[in-house]
Amino acid sequence: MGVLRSVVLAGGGTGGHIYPLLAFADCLRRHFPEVRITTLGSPKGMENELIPPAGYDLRVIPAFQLPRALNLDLLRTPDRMYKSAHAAGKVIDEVEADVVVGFGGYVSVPAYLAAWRRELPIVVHEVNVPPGVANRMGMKFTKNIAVGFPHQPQLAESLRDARVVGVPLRTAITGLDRPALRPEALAHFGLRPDLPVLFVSGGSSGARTINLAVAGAAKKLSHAGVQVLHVQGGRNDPFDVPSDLPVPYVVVPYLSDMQLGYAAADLMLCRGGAITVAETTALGLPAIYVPYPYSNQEQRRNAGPVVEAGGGLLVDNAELSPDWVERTVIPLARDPQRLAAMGTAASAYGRRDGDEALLDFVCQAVAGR
Ligand SMILES: CC(=O)N[C@H]1[C@@H](OP(=O)(O)OP(=O)(O)OC[C@H]2O[C@@H](n3ccc(=O)[nH]c3=O)[C@H](O)[C@@H]2O)O[C@H](CO)[C@@H](O)[C@@H]1O
Repeated sequence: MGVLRSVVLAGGGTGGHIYPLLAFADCLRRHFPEVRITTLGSPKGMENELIPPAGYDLRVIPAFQLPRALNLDLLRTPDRMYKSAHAAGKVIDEVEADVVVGFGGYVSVPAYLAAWRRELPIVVHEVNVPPGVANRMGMKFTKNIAVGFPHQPQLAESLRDARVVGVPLRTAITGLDRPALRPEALAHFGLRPDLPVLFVSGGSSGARTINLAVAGAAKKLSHAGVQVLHVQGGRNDPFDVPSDLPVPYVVVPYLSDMQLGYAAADLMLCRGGAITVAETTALGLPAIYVPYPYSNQEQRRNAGPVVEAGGGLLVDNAELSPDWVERTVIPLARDPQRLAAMGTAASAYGRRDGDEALLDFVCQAVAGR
């Protein structure tokens, strides 16, 4: 592994782009304690809440929104894009970057453009199929494409030559021993050790359909002895849960210590965001996936292979209702043997070394420049 002196990481918008960036930054720091790490973000994305507290230098550059479809008009409507690329370039020059690694989100595009103009190595890390529009643009400037899951190169022409590296996950998650942390996690949330826990999360922004369906089944869950730990999601409206339930139903707005939720859980109900899928499988946590229906089917593709491998269930967003929760989730949550079998299958699909594998790939890209 060669030496890296200065690395620019670009990615923003939602947690799905930012957490892998942070996990990769931590890995870089472990291997190269002296490396200068600079991140590029946009003014309004979650990076502003997540990156500075993690101790990394965040440079905010002017935002511009890409159209969902990628076409050359982009290059002909340049004002805002050039302004952003110019700002990205100034940062790249100032920190004398060796390489730009992008994780997707609009803010990656100016970083890719500026790096390309300077003939700097670019690495694109993509976790979705089809790849997001920002990374599709990045792929026009580099052959160094890394993906999160083994099935992805077969599903998209642009990913055909991509290296499968997995998803960089935070060490709080890769280092998690769920049974060991479980007592502390249960106590933290005020949950009982003698009853199963359903952990509900709609991804980094939350999911209204999930919130309403599970909260609507609160009474049935509770009377069946299933406890609930429910993350409302940072950008979601509050919902009502009856206050006189016989077993705990705990609602939290957002979990910055997500590992505590995973440690408390026996079963998860979640969207199929790529990082969430990478985490549940790395941890061997059985999950019911409810893919977000409005984004290119990417979440269905993320969760599908795990479910085929036996690591969980998949339900359409339109089918998820309090009734469905009662009929399907309650019996599963009360069946430890089935949960254990699903957990083993999930675990066989998951991996915990995505950060190291991506670092290896980045070092090769820099060495081969
Ligand atoms: C609606 C949409 O377009 N979603 C996309 C978005 O999802 P989203 O931003 O929700 O990302 P993921 O589900 O992939 O990851 C969520 C991340 O947030 C963390 N977390 C979540 C809740 C919480 O309270 N605390 C916490 O730390 C999770 O542990 C995980 O690390 O980006 C993903 C990765 O590009 C895509 O696959 C998803 O399709």
